[in-house]
Parts: sequence; structure tokens; C-alpha cells
Amino acid sequence: MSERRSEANVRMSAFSAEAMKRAAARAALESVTHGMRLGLGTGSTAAHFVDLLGARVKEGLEVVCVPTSERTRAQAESLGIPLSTLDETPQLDLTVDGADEFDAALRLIKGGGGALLREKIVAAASTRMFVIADATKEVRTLGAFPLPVEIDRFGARSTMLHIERVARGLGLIGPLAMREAEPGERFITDGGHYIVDCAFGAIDDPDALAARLSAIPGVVDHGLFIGLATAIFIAGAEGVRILGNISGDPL
Ligand SMILES: O=C(CO)[C@H](O)[C@H](O)COP(=O)(O)O
Repeated sequence: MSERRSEANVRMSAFSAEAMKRAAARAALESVTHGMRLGLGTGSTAAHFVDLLGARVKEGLEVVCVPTSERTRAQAESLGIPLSTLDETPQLDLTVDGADEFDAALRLIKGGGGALLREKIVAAASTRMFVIADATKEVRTLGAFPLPVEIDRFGARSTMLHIERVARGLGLIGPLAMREAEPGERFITDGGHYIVDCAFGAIDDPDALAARLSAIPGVVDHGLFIGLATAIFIAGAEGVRILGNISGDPL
């Protein structure tokens, strides 16, 4: 294949990935109605949703939204979307967010964009959580995407060793890497914490791992979202299909 041709292919697949993310976002937006209190996710897929929502707000749709990151807050503000905080609006009707991976039981890995803590708090404050994703995020077993774990800065090295020990107890062995914003500069979350990316490989028992990680004192939260997503909008070449229940409870 010529260099020019392969460049064109790369551009084309990037275009279709974005088109799929937007299609999933558009499908989720159909459930948004007048007066809703919404949680706004973080990441490139969630950004499509915020963009489309902004257009609906300009047309007169009235909603109030809680963003899950400073990045999403800035985008929503720039589009004139009315914003609130969880202190002012502690209960939300619906959160729409992306994911790094999901399985058939609607369990997710999130945190690739570093916003997992606020994303989980906002999702847990919502009656429903819709995940929007392209079909490449669907997996049989979670874990191909390294699991992000948010940790306190105090005692970070010790907390990493604790995570390693706990994971080993579940048969999970893989390199842990402190996330960097740039080479030599640690990534800091909106909440002021570090992120450790844990490349465990296949996580056969996500529920057990989630419980053990949550019990480690220095762990602020982890990217396993279990029992939170109520529906997943999956965009593929054939259109958008929905896993779960758009009007109901988590599986
Ligand atoms: O969890 C997240 C941010 O913390 C994102 O939702 C996740 O990383 C997916 O991002 P993208 O839509 O860009 O693939």
C-alpha cells in the first residue's frame, strides 16, 4: 500500500470512529427531555454529547447540568449550557458518559481521561446512567484497557505496593504505572490526586477486585463502574444498538 493511500485510510478510520461516537451520542440525546437534571461525562465521546446538547439548548431545550470535569465544564459553558453543582442539585435524572471498556453485564472500565472519581460520584447521584461508545469498546472480559486507580498523593509509593499485593492475591499480575501528563510530570486529577494505570490483563472477577481496591486506605477510587450503567449505546457500522434498559435499573 502506498504511503499516501495508508494515510488516507488512517484519516478515514479516524473519521468513522468520530462518526460512530457522535451517532451514539445522538441516540442517547433522544432520551433527554425538558426540565431534566443531567450529568455530563468526560472524554471525546462525551464531548460529542455535550456539543449536540448545546445545539438543543440553543433551540430552547431547558436542562440543568453537572459536569464531571473542568474540561467538560469549560466546553458546556462555551456552549451556553446551564450548569449546576452536586451541592446545588444533589440528585440527577440521567448521566451520559463514555467508557474505555464495557462487558455484557454493563460493567465498565473508566478513567482513561482521568475523571473517574467525579464521573462515579455524578453517576451514583443519577437515576440512570447511559454509556455512549463505539463498538471497539465492547469486550468479553474487562482488562485489556489498563485499569485506572486514583490514589492520594500521600504515601503514593506505598499505596502502589498495596495495590500490587491485593491484585496478586486475586491472581492479577501486571505492571503498574504512575500516569504522567508529560514525560517526567505526574498527571494530577481535578481532585488533586494521582492516577496509577494497572495493566492486569483479563479481570475475571471485577466485583472482587473492585471491593479489594476500595478497601485500600490510599485508594481514592478506581475505574471499575459496577451496577451504575443502566444502558449502553453502542455505535457500529450497522448503526446504534442498545444494551440494557433505557428506562430502568442497572442489570
Ligand atoms: O472515563 C473517561 C474519562 O475519565 C472517558 O469516558 C473514557 O476515557 C472514554 O473516553 P473516550 O470517549 O475519549 O474514548
